[in-house]
Amino acid sequence: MSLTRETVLAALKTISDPISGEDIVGAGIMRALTVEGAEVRFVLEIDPAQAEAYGPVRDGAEKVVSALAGVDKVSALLTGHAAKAPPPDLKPGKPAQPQGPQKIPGVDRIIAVASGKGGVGKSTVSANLACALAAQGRRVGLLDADVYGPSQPRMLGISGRPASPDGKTILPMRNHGVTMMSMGLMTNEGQAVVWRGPMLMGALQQMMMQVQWGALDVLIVDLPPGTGDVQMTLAQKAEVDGAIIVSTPQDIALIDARKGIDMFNQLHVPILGMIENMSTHICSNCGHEEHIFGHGGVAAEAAKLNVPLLAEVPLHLDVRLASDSGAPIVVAKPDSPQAQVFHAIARTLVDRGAA
Ligand SMILES: Nc1ncnc2c1ncn2[C@@H]1O[C@H](COP(=O)(O)OP(=O)(O)OP(=O)(O)O)[C@@H](O)[C@H]1O
Repeated sequence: MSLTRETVLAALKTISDPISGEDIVGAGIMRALTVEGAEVRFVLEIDPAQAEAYGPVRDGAEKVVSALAGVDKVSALLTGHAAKAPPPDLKPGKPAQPQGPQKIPGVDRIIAVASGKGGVGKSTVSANLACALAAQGRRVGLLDADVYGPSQPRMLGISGRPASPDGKTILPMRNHGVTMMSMGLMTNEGQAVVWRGPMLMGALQQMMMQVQWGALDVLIVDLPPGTGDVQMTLAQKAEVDGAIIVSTPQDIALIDARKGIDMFNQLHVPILGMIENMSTHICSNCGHEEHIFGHGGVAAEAAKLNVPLLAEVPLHLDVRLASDSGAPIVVAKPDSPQAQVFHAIARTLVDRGAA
């Protein structure tokens, strides 16, 4: 059997990060993993002040990978963080400068996850995709921009208020290897967010630009359903590299998904692909498969619109139970077929250079 990236990552996950206590992949310090034939190379990016503590970590990581079948040569390097970008100058009263889309400091790519219709599983897909990318060694952020119904704190098992040590910038929260910020962390639980357009756009801009995201390979943005102010603001204020459209197979969801694709086309945001969620129902008792909402509707629509179909995610009780308990299925049952679908999407995006 030839050596795979997954085998190497699984071995590396047995090594702990002495600072965070997570494994070194989940802690987000693994960089630039390459597996070429029998040769494996990777970098551990660390705080230079902690270099001494990481010497044994590097040696341990090198050792577990060397012990894998099919490995001839391992090269593991320690590098220091790049210095953090200074916080943006956000003096109150400074008039807003009209500007085009900007890069979020430290963030390499932005992927928007959108749906035309509510409740089709956009947040579930965003959370699982973020965790799957983190498990594959990417530095991932998740911005819950679903300001009307933020659900990422629950899905990622994060609670409490984000700190703002200087009163200007906000420190994001982190779990399952994903750096996360959500309006749900700024409001009281159960409190409805009743905001009008301009306030809403201000809140989104603040979550993008004032949060200290750190260095990220990709920021996933979980958008509210539909084609409204938040979607427009995101595309106008930030350089969005691509959008993923989630839909269930029914016609009614597909009509709205089409509107979403049309909106991103108008905003010049490339469509990375569509995902059919709740595609096939798999009975958790007997494994019987049935198509509750029909099946294949999204594949047909994607073909018609000439966009890739990234995956068909089954409707399975475990997916909901995992999200409700704060550890998405990719984390709770990483080897389940449901989790594997999300891993496959993550791999496709990494292979395409999109994440
Ligand atoms: N593949 C799936 N299998 C089982 N349950 C699922 C699946 N996808 C989503 N769900 C469940 O369906 C519900 C709605 O999903 P989710 O909150 O992700 O949708 P959404 O599109 O983000 O909704 P909103 O309109 O609130 O933004 C949740 O309870 C979630 O756990």
